[in-house]
Amino acid sequence: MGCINAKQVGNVVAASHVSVVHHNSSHGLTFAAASFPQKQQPRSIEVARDDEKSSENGKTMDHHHVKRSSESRKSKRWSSSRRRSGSFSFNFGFSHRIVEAEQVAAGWPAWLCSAAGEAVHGWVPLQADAFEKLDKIGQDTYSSVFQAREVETGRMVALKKLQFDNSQPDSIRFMAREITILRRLDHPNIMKLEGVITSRFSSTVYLVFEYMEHDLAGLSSSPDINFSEPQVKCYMKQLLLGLEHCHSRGIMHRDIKASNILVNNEGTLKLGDFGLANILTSKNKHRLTSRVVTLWYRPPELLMGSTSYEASVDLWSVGCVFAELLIGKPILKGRTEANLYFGYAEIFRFSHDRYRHAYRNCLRERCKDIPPTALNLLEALLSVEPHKRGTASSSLISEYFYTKPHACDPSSLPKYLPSKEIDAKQREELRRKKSRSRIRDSGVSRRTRRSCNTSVEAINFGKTALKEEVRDDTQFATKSYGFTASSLRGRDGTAHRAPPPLTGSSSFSWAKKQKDSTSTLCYNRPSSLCQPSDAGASSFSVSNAKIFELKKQESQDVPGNVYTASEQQEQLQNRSNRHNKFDRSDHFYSSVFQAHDFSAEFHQEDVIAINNDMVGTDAASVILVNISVFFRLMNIFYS
Ligand SMILES: Nc1ncnc2c1ncn2[C@@H]1O[C@H](COP(=O)(O)OP(=O)(O)OP(=O)(O)O)[C@@H](O)[C@H]1O
Repeated sequence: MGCINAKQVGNVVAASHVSVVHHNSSHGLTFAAASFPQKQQPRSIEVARDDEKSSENGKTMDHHHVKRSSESRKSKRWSSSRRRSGSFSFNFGFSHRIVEAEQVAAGWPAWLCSAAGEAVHGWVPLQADAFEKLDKIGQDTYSSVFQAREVETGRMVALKKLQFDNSQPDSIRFMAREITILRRLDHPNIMKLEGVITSRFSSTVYLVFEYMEHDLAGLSSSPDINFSEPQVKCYMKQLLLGLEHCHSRGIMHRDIKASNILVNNEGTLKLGDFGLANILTSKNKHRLTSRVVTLWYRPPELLMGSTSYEASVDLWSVGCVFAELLIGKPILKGRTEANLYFGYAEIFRFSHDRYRHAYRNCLRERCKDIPPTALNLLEALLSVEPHKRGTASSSLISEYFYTKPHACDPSSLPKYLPSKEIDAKQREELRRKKSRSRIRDSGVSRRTRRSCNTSVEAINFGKTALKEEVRDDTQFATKSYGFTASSLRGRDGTAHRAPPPLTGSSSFSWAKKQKDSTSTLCYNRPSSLCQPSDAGASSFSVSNAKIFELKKQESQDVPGNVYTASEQQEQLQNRSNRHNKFDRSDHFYSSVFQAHDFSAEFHQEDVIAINNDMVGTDAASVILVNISVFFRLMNIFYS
């Protein structure tokens, strides 16, 4: 832990040459940053400017910063006194190099200070040996989450290990964006970032959070848990309050899903995982990436490739979570975009005339058991037109929250056994194993499985070819909706690499390396190896007819991270060249999907389901239906 005896430099109007002496006791290092030439305009990135706004608004960003030792308390005083004075050395054009030197003296690694020093400004790093790592409690697209015990206090925490390439400044800045955004937020229903673990010699960064026993994916998919109406209201209220806070700070979450909504044993709900979040500014308003939000929770406008959207994307995702809580399973499940079109088509029955907005919402007909006030809110949140979704604030004053039975008090919620998405995945994996062995016994051939995967690849027509997509996104210029020949072409299978190991050596002896997540799926092989489907009709990876079953089924799919096959392939391909394509304003997605192991996403029982569902259905007509739905959605958005 760094102890800094530093001059109160923050509120000093810089002279042209400044001498600052730092002493870092824990590392026995005395650092003198003397006579650095003063730069009047420090390098700044967008997030830094946003932080300034926050600071100007009098918001203290890190008053919950963990108190670890006397050293850290000193440092805290140091940092908070700087903020009290309303200063941010970046604001005053203080020498960036001096600030960088201060941060290195405080114990931050130089690569972090030079690329994204703004993110950790005023903080000192926590030390890895202050925590004892316990179990892995989350493993996802670009990070691992561990339960850990704080050695000094015995308190449980969650450590989120961020994956990035510390030789690439842009990659570091993306990673740092999550920290910056988390520091801007301060609300009981938002996961509070308590500190960051790293050291001057480390290439690894861990975020420290309060430990939460459950996430909503784990709870809602648990076969033993059925939420009552007051419970659902209680969770929804807390979720909307947290979201209202985010949006009031100009932050779009862009990955709201049940597994990112954490709940502790006191019944407090906190919105977590701001890895895809972004700050909406006038600059980036029309240049956002559409490849955010996990597929099941993704609003139609993003599916259509919109690069100009607003916080209403989060409202759609909240609607999906709401439905999940009400009906006990995700409302829009699909492993491909094509699947989702079907899901939308189920909700919004498109009429066959050519008038604008010629669709109607069929939720009401399909959710007869849901109370009318809940249905009204659900219908609003799941509006195809973003402006009809309202806001988090307007949802909070909807009739739903004012009709009986009212939301229960969080403290009165039942105490559940720890339940997380990872537990749900394990349950599901067990179920699948059993099911697979049943299938083996019944003699289903491997060939069927392969043919399914091939078809998924071919049917993923919703986006243009990889290169086009990356170029378009990098330039933020055009929207592309690809029914082009190239988009239908098979993948060549080249450049599929597993995520590289983290560069440099970690100072955390207990930190495990990421597992190689090279996909085992067909589309990671040369396309010539992908045999055409015998079944012909097996065009989808999952039963379309079952997407929208509203009653809880025994065989639930695991909620959580579902990205389309094309996206996952894209992310794997992007790995090698993403840094060239990087655009710091919004292209975090390019580093997001790589570590995701999606090999488990195709299973033989799905194939069986497909074969059953598709009996008597011509594959070509299925494609036509999808194309039709796609164009109807386009008509709504762009007419
Ligand atoms: N503070 C916490 N306490 C307990 N568990 C947590 C905490 N934060 C995260 N988790 C668990 O780890 C899982 C993954 O966390 P998180 O979403 O932050 O990582 P991620 O890699 O960005 O995931 P994803 O890609 O799915 O969004 C969560 O679903 C949750 O179960």
